[in-house]
Amino acid sequence: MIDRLIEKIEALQNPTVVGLDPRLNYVPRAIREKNYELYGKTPKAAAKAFLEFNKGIIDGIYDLVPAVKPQIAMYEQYGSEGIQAYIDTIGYAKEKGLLIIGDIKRSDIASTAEAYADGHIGRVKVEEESYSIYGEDTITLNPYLGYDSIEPYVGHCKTYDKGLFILVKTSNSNSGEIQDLDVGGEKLYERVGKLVHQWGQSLVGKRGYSSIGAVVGATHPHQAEGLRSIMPKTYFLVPGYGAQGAKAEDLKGYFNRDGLGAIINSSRGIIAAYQREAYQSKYKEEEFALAARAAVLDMKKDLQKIL
Ligand SMILES: O=C(O)c1cc(=O)[nH]c(=O)n1[C@@H]1O[C@H](COP(=O)(O)O)[C@@H](O)[C@H]1O
Repeated sequence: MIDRLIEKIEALQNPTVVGLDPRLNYVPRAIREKNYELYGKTPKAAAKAFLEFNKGIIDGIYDLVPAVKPQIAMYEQYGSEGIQAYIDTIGYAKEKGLLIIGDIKRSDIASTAEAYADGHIGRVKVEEESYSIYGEDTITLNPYLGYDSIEPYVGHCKTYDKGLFILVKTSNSNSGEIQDLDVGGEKLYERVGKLVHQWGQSLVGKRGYSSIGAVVGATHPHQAEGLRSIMPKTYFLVPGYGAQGAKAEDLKGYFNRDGLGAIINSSRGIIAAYQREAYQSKYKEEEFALAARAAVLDMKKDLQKIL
């Protein structure tokens, strides 16, 4: 998987990931109203509105970025229709050639992890038939339960050419409460980083990077620099640019000298760009996809300053 990601990053000269984290207040009024008329003010209407909104965003950005990252919580909260919108969003993005990072942050004992792995990055069996259900290329996982909880996914990565991004140092303000604890002279997140690096050794691709990557928040540049040296060939998924305050200048230490090693996510900053002051005067609400495109191009330019 990692080689496919790197190939796309290089072809587009862009390490940006667009986070598809829709909320009703980001969806333009016309799309909301249309779906309320069809389905009432129901979870189904919200889910249908999300799908229509996402398709517009994807049309606006698919030729500029290597991947999108739908966050499953935004969809799941609306029940089965929401989940269907998640699945349909993935299907549409894949048709447009985008790689999919399913932000599902799962964690459970091995027998349960197998079910998650089958559903998201493998195949589910019904008697002699088997089906791909969600079809993400890579997913996010929480490592708190240890390697036996991760192993089922690693097997699927090998079988189905998929990848993982495992939480190492998260972007939120309380991340240090547990992740920065001292564990025998090092921080817990450093220990986890070493483990993720080790777990990735069996999935190293042609370019020397592993399909098992790490989530390292953009809001911790100092810690990221340390992690970069502990795990030089682990790809970082870096959320926190834009809406959470991180800037391009903070991100230099996340990349390797080859200009690879990190993909930077922005969700609200792109999909709701038409509501941002910088774009409001140039784009009307119905031009939300053009505003998202402009925000991606601006982010690309911003990141090129440090690459
Ligand atoms: O795994 C993630 O993607 C993630 C990890 C982390 O440490 N911090 C973090 O913000 N995220 C996700 O990244 C996205 C950030 O969204 P914005 O702040 O709107 O760009 C959300 O989908 C979060 O769930």
